[in-house]
Amino acid sequence: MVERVNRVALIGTGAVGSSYAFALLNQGVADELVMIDLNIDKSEGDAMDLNHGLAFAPSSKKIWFGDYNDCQKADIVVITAGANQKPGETRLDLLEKNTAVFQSIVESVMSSGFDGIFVVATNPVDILTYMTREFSKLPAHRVIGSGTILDTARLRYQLSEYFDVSAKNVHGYIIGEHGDSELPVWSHTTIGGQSVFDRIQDSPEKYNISDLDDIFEQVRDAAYHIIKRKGATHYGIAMGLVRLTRAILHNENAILTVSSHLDGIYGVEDIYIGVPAIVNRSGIREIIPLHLTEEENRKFLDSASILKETMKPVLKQYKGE
Ligand SMILES: NC(=O)C1=CN([C@@H]2O[C@H](COP(=O)(O)OP(=O)(O)OC[C@H]3O[C@@H](n4cnc5c(N)ncnc54)[C@H](O)[C@@H]3O)[C@@H](O)[C@H]2O)C=CC1
Ligand SMILES: CC(=O)C(=O)O
Repeated sequence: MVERVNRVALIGTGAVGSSYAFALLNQGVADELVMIDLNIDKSEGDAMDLNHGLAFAPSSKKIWFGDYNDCQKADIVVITAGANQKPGETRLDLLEKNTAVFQSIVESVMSSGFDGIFVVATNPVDILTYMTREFSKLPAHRVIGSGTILDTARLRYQLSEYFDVSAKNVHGYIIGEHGDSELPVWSHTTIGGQSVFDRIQDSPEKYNISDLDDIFEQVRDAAYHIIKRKGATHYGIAMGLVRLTRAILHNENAILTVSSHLDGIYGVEDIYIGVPAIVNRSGIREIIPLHLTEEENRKFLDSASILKETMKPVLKQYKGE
């Protein structure tokens, strides 16, 4: 039997892309990684550097600097190319310039004959995931945005610190826009199976319900705090993208809060937004329809309408709508 070779094509080898490549290699998730970027020297240098770590990697891999022709045989194309936020900028401020970058990237990938799954991380990720589907014309379940995977991981970390338990035993989701209008789903948040509200109520001497607001604020504003200090965030998202890559390549049926195409579910039409979804080798197998409280539902709909409103100018420009 011929063994299947898993190939990932990475477009954009800046802070996020190169951290992703490093994490992918260290975790031994893909067999082949081709790196593509406008900045040839940086990308070529990264490929050389990473190859020198192959002897220490869990299994032997092939890594090279390539071009769009290499996307033809890729199982996944991960896009982390484009501008990032400067201090004070929101993710939505990046829309116009990054949509133009995406048109040329996605069209070049499709011209190679690519027939796999797109994973998008560039901001504003929900709208650029939508535009990737527009430019590629691939079925919606094969175009996935990193959505709120990072925000969900930040929530689990913050709660693990607060309750002094492993982040692995904290379950909860951030849903909505990957950005300022996202929201926590407290009604479905559990610590070792116990609802977060019960946990607080059981130990009033240690915990206070109002602390949840501060915890969420830390999560929502994390990118601003990090960008102010070091100019970019990249390790957390890189590890989140590797988690998503593994879910796809290893056909895991893993539940992750990815940016998924909603068409009626959650009461919204034709939008990409972060919700829990089952991810496997075919892409997004199924979206989980969480039963939200009235307040959570209102916040989710607000977040969806902010995305819809923000994307109107690009839809007009690129789709003539
Ligand atoms: N979804 C998420 O949770 C996160 C998303 N991001 C986003 O990821 C994106 C990348 O951020 P960084 O890596 O920090 O930026 P960066 O500036 O370090 O890297 C961007 C790379 O894209 C390349 N590039 C630009 N146009 C290109 C084109 N047409 N074709 C090929 N390559 C091109 C540049 O040469 C550069 O190497 C930003 O939009 C940022 O906001 C960052 C962190 C988290
Ligand atoms: C930059 C960004 O999107 C984040 O760190 O959440």
